Amino acid sequence: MKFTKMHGCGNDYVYVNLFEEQIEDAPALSIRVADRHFGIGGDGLITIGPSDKADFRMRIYNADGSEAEMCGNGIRCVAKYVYDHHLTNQTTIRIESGAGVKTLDLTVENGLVSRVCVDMGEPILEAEKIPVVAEKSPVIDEPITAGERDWKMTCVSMGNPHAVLFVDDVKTFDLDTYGPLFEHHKRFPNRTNTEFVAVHSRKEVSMRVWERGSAETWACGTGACASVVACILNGLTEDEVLIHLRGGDLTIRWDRQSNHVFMTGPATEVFEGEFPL
Ligand SMILES: N[C@H](CCC[C@H](N)C(=O)O)C(=O)O
Repeated sequence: MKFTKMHGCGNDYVYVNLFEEQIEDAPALSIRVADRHFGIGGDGLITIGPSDKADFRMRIYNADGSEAEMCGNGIRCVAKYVYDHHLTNQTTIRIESGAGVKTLDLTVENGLVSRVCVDMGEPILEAEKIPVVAEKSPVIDEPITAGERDWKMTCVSMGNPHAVLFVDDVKTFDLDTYGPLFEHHKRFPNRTNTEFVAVHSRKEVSMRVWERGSAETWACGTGACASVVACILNGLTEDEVLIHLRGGDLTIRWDRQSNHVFMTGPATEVFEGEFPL
């Protein structure tokens, strides 16, 4: 099977073009290809195929084989793939995801996509739609106990669930201990992605993320959107924020007129290869 290895801010996936390849069991294949010792290595598998609702359809599978509704870094890479590999010559494209159809604007330099702006749609704040078990809805700066510690969290869905917590220093934060405790916390019926955010100013933050189904990743596009929405809901930043992730930077803007969140960032193709099925 031919594949393309791509990443968005270091959040790396194995991409398979379903116009050319056939996949029998995507969850099982995701577990195999994601393995960084016995496989290709990555945070999971993303497939690119036809859609009857948009120009293309993307599906994303985490490293544990679970399918997610949406992937922000992934959809930027899908856009780069379809333009650079001549599946389209348009610089505004629509991609169907598990979180609905998203519209993307491509920046092309020397004939290749360098940056992508994604209209990520509206953030979802109702507790039962995250889903999260909570007394109040929306869940903004609400208590949760994990690892015998009391925390305050803000929950946002971008089609997939996110719990956002504020910490003083992301570099020294013990993500390996607390990430899994939130991912599998009983208050998240579908598990959750968890973002730990340090606010530097009203325009700049840093974030590390423990992803549902993939452990720590070096960036999370939907998580970056959820983090900025949480910052704004808590009165900590303006509507447009530069967010520093382990693998790079994203610019996130929550347009309050349209209530849509816009994410702008890079997309990179690393190599192509063949994988034995
Ligand atoms: N682990 C996520 C899917 C990948 C999201 C992330 N990589 C992004 O860039 O948005 C979930 O299970 O909801």
